[in-house]
Amino acid sequence: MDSLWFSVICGHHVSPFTMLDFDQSCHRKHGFSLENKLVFGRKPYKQALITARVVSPTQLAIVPSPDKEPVDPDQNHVAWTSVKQERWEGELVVLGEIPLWLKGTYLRNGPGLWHIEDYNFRHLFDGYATLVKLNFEDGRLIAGHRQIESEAYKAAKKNKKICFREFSEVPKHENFMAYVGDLAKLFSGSSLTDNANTGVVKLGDGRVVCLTETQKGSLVIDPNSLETLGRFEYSDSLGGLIHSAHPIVTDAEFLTLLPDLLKPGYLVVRMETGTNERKVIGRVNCSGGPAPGWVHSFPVTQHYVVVPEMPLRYCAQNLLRAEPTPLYKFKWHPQSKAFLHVMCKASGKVVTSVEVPLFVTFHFINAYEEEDEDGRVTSIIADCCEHHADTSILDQLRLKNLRFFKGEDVLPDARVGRFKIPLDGSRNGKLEAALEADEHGRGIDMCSINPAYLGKKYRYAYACGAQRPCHFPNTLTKLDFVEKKAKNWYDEGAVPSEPFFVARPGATEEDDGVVISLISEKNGGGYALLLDGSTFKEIARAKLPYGLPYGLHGCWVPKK
Ligand SMILES: CC(=O)/C=C/C=C(C)/C=C/C1=C(C)CCCC1(C)C
Ligand SMILES: CC(/C=C/C=O)=C\C=C\C=O
Ligand SMILES: [Fe+2]
Repeated sequence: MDSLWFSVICGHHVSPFTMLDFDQSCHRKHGFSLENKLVFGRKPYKQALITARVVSPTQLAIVPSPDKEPVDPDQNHVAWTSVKQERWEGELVVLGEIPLWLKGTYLRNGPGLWHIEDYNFRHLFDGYATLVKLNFEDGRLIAGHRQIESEAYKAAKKNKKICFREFSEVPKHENFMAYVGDLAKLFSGSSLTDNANTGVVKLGDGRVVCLTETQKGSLVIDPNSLETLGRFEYSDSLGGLIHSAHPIVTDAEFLTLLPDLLKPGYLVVRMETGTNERKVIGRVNCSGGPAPGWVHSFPVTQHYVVVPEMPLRYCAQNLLRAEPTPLYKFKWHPQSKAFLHVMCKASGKVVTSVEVPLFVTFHFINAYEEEDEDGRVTSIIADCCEHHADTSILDQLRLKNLRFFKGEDVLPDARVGRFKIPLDGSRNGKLEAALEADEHGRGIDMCSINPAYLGKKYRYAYACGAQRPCHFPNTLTKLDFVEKKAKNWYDEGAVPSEPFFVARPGATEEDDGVVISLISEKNGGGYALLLDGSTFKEIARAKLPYGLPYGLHGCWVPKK
């Protein structure tokens, strides 16, 4: 097929399409076949941008398009293409060897469907959740995927349009009164999405919950069938509409942060395993700015919760807007400064709040306490995937940018940002790279660690790095914070998802285990990949029947 993209006005939509999308959408609406359109597609418009106005099923007029960027369909990577079908399950042929001790299910969540009918969503984070499973037993691998049946997804399918406020998408209003009504619903939270497309966690009692940044988007799923079982109802009366997308989950508890947009601050809350009731550990008031900083994630040590206050803050005005702003629901406030607050888990007291250099992060990796020779905690180290205080990564995650890779090196640099928070009453904390960023190609995000080292001094982390030139993290990298070295895995044109570490039962070494990732290939294919946690060499791979869209975060559900 020619390298040709169209901006198409068919009376029912105005949006950029590949020939294939164009064909599918027009076929549904108007009953055309692709051959009809190739008549004009072969004209010398290759690589050019055109608008085709569909006058009648057989008559096509072409006019130059005013503002759409040309995109090469060869670059239409499966990672950024909506999942092919609602669900699939089957056994995969394994090349290499799956360790026999690996018994259980790896689950991965992510936004895998980015259109409703002919309307294409704008941002990676807008997509309706696609859950993927890899079930390992006796060296065999059964895989599957299924759409999460959130209210937002069901309503969009039924009404053939977006019905709830997503990360960047807002339902289109028929008239001004409908817009005003929607604003009222925003305050009650009823217009917010429950599209649980960010992560998935296994609670200590075995329940498996898919999560996003809205509290209502906490949905219980069955890890075997991937069926959506219903909403996870928080039984307390803490209220609030949003929370951190990444709670800290152990067998004993679920810890999270509830940002308070009215009186800028955060509630640190704890839900004991087996309950649905969150209880307040304590409250942190913001040290700067008109609103709390975005808390996509946060770290803990053994005794403390670290509450980050990024200068990228929630923004009430932007929440109300119908059209996305460059920073979506957030605003960059460099003058408001950046802070880290440390709360004692046992007492709920804020033991220190320090100003730190400006930073931007989605993901904290881990944190731990440093002690003096008498065993007194002197400081806290907190590591994150840090984007050099540059918010442009949010824009880079727009689908338009992800779907357009012309070989230029456009991925903004990132590093492992290591914060040092003194507990001696000093007012400032430090931020430095934990290792030379060139070790991982100056790209870093989507991290995991050995969960036994949560909150403790640790040596290794696994993440996605960069082999440049690239426009998205395209390697798997194992970071060694002692040697300050990285081991990198790369497959040309492939988009790997978060490397997820699973420890070997009984292991004594931190990196004794496997690393699981799902790879979306440039030829449209995809495979599950297993690397050895220690050598970081491939031990097994298994081809999927078709490539899957990119996914975000995963969890491990061991076989009972
Ligand atoms: C997929 C991912 O990593 C993040 C998703 C974030 C979402 C869905 C955020 C949604 C929000 C709203 C719909 C309104 C309130 C603010 C905010 C939490 C950003
Ligand atoms: C995929 C991503 C960042 C990549 C940057 O290099 C962030 C995802 C955040 C949500 O979970
Ligand atoms: Fe995340």
